[in-house]
Amino acid sequence: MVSSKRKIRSRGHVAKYTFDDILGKSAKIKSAIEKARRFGSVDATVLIYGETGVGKEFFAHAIHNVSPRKDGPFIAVNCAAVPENLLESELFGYAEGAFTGAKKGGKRGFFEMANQGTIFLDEISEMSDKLQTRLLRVLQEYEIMRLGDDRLISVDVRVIAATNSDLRGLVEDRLFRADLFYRINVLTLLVPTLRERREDIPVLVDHFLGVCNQKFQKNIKGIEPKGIDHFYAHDWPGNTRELQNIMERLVILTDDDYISADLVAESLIVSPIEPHPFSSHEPPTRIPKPAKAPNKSQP
Ligand SMILES: Nc1ncnc2c1ncn2[C@@H]1O[C@H](COP(=O)(O)OP(=O)(O)OP(=O)(O)O)[C@@H](O)[C@H]1O
Repeated sequence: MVSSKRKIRSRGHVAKYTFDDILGKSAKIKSAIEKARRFGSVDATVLIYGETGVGKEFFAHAIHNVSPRKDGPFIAVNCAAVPENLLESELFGYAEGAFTGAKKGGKRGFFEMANQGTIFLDEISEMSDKLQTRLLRVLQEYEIMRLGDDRLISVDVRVIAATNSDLRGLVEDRLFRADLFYRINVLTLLVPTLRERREDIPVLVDHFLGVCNQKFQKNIKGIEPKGIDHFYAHDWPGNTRELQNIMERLVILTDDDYISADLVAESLIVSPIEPHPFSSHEPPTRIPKPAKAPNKSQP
């Protein structure tokens, strides 16, 4: 089960995951699932908060899949993964001749491609001020204009956004548009961290063990009990993704029936998480701080 989010868009424009794929029996994850299910039936913008690797994209897929738009496209865009000028043309498309090398006949952007479906804007805090302004217009008018074009095109799209930043704090620091924040901060969901729901660790371990056994053609039966203790004691800054990566490493390195506690301890200490290639834990700095009267400009 490898997330497709490192690509600009989801493969095939289909939301693969449902609420059944979101594992865990803890009260925290159950309450997040229950809340997210309710969002399925309401056709409003959703903002998903949560640390890196908690499963925000999983939740976005699942919400789309219980919504009336479930037979429509699901387009996932990682706003931090693409340079600003490219992101603009990817999101809004372009007209023929819009720039050197623009395709004959122009190109549809993700908003047009997501028509009658859902667009998932991951790491929305990384959007430039200019793109935030354009997004606000889409959310107000449900119309887009391709780059280099002067025609408005109507789009019927539901936006689900996600962030691992404190968006309200970024607004206070004038690093995110207040008007956009209030427009998207309607239905909010906080996905709990793994350390807040440690009781879910065994079910996740079993799941990833099965996946990795299959992937690497092994038949490992489990982890020594002391190894599970190490898992419980760990802080999991990379959350479920970190657990997934560590299970992969443990399965690769184990040739016995059981993964040894020492190997678990070593894996957790030596290299606890894979670097997150596109997320920055630094506050975004590329949106200039206005001298006065911030966030008042009209889109
Ligand atoms: N509750 C869960 N049950 C099963 N797998 C999960 C769960 N939560 C996360 N995962 C796994 O963790 C990986 C990361 O999930 P996802 O990409 O949805 O996290 P994210 O919060 O969107 O991360 P980021 O903030 O880095 O974009 C997924 O590939 C998935 O395998």
